[in-house]
Amino acid sequence: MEEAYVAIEGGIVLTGRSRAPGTARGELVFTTAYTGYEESLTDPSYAQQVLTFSYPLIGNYGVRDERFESENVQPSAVLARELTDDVAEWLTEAGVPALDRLDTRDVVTELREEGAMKCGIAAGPDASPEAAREQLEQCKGMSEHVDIGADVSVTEPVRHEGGEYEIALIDCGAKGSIVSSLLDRGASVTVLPYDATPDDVREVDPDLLFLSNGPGDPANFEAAQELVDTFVGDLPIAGICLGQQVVARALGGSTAKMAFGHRGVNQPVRDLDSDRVVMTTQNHGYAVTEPGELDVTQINVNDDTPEGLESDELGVLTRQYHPEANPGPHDSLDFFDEVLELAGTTRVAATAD
Ligand SMILES: NC(=O)CC[C@H](N)C(=O)O
Repeated sequence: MEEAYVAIEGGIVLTGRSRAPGTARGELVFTTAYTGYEESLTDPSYAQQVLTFSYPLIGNYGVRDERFESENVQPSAVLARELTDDVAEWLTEAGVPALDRLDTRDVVTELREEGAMKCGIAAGPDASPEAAREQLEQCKGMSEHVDIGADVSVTEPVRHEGGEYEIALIDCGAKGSIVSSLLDRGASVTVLPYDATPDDVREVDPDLLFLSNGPGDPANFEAAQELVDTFVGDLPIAGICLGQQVVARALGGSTAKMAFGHRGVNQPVRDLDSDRVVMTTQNHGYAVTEPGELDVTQINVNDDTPEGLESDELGVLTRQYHPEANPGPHDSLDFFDEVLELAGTTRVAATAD
């Protein structure tokens, strides 16, 4: 058996079995999702992170590219109790190191007690604990990846022809399901780079500006914040996850890093108006701490963090969780109906002029 090593801040080095060779580093995180590994592993929000699956068996229904949320495997490395050969082969081909036969309960307990940590990985024939430690030494903190958007965003506009409503989607690392959820409901979507300028948005002449999910610290997405600042009040604005964080920051709010984040497919969220609780998919390590000009309309049942922000007056609607699911429950898909309704208000206003 080829050994593999995970060096964690604080001096711990864990030993496992190499399932895909190589060295890597990143922020060590865990997801409690018990299904949807194909979607999680291709979610660009995981860039620069080492993803630990707390569910013990990963890969038991194969690897199908129609489930992928982007073209690449996005975490810098993968840890699990047991990975099937299918998944190990996929990660080997993708050049993403992977380890199994780890007690992932120890990893999760350590993260829950100590908070987010950096780690270094070495797997395969040349692996050694020293090589893992060297990776750890070179590992940057999440917020130090100041241009992380460049690693995950389109570089040119990409148009998806659909129905009558025009949506400009700022790609900070967008999951494919966000685009398809909008197209399915009768929108045309133009995906713009994470650093798009106000003129790039004007060229699309959208009915709504949509800020996507994405990796890293929302404070590093300054161009996207400027778009919100420029268009708020003139165009309706929607956002998911990093999108919510960017919108809140642009409108006088603030964000902060959480202890170890929310990652899973059964995070309970309460809607404050209806008092209804839904199960949601989540994947975030930062949270909105002050909503600025927006109202908090939904909160996390476990820790009261803001899950939905809205302003009728400004035409803003955001979610911290992932209504598009993939993986996870479909309980919140109606968010996209509300987004389309909001886009429709631009048309009504234009007709009335
Ligand atoms: N899924 C996301 O958009 C994640 C947002 C942000 N990178 C965070 O960790 O909080």
